[in-house]
Amino acid sequence: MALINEADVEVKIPVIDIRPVNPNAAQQLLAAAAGNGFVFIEPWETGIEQEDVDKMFELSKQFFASPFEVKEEVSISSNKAGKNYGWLSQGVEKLDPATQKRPDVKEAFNMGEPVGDELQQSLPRPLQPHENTLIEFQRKCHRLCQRVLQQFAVGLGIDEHWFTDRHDESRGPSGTMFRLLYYPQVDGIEDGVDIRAGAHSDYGSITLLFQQRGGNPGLEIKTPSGEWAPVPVDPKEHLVGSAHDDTSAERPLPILVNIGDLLEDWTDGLLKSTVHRVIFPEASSGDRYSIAYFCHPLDEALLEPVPSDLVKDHALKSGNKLARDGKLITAKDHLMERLAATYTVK
Ligand SMILES: O=C(O)CCC(=O)C(=O)O
Ligand SMILES: [Fe+2]
Repeated sequence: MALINEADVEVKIPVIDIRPVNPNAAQQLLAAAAGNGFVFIEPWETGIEQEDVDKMFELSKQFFASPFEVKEEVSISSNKAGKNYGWLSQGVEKLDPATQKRPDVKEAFNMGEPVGDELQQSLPRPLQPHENTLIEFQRKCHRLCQRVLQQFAVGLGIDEHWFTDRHDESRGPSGTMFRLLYYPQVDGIEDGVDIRAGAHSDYGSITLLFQQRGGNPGLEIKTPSGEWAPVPVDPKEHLVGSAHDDTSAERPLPILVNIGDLLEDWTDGLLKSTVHRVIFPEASSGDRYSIAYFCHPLDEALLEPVPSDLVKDHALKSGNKLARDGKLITAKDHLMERLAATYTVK
């Protein structure tokens, strides 16, 4: 199985401290977002503790290890769980329909944003006792996304609430999605055919991606030259055992953040929604678990250009037109277009 890139292309994904002690956080975040669109955030004071993340992985494993009948009860295709919510069995999603012969080798469980103190969907039996924990984790993710979006606004020199107002969950529904992912180790993988998650860019504003400490790698991003570069599970792994303070393998992992298509549209391409995929790593075998929080604007938000001089300058220099040739669509229209292209169930 030689699905890993042999060239071993290196890509620099910065690790940024977003606490107020770092006065350059906004500029650093913006530079990373305008670079390859992926950035690690130091976990300190993000509001998300490593034990919260560990708990999510524990629940995720419990769910995916459940019998088929238990998962089937909340299947996305049954629509019992609500639109686009619920369990996707292996074979349901193909993230790169133009080139993939077979669907992604993965399972997922999609949750919509909580409304008030409740989730909008039925939970599978093993997760039912943990509804509050799931809701609380999503709230923490949303707060962190809002902090990052505020920093982008500061970096872009616009009203610091420009993005956060348009992502204010209390003002209405959005396409925000919380997703547990399970990529099983399977036999008989066909080289060049099977992939864990096909090449795609994310649809929303920003995505938080949680990987497991010591977990299975495989995430790759596409570099501007078209090569695939691996994204580490732990960007500080090389420091373990060095004289550096922050070297314990037990320390909390930085949180990976990437830009989605909506934020790219909004900034006329200044911020980059980079194509990525998940492969079967050659060196390590085993299951991979990951957890994604796809933060979206409110459904009714218009994808108009952001009123920033940096964005205007970029549009002029790059020759980009206003998003979609000046035809403004809402965040919801945009999401519907994307979902229609990648699900094999309607
Ligand atoms: O599992 C991963 O590492 C990435 C998942 C992903 O890119 C996605 O679901 O959009
Ligand atoms: Fe993704």
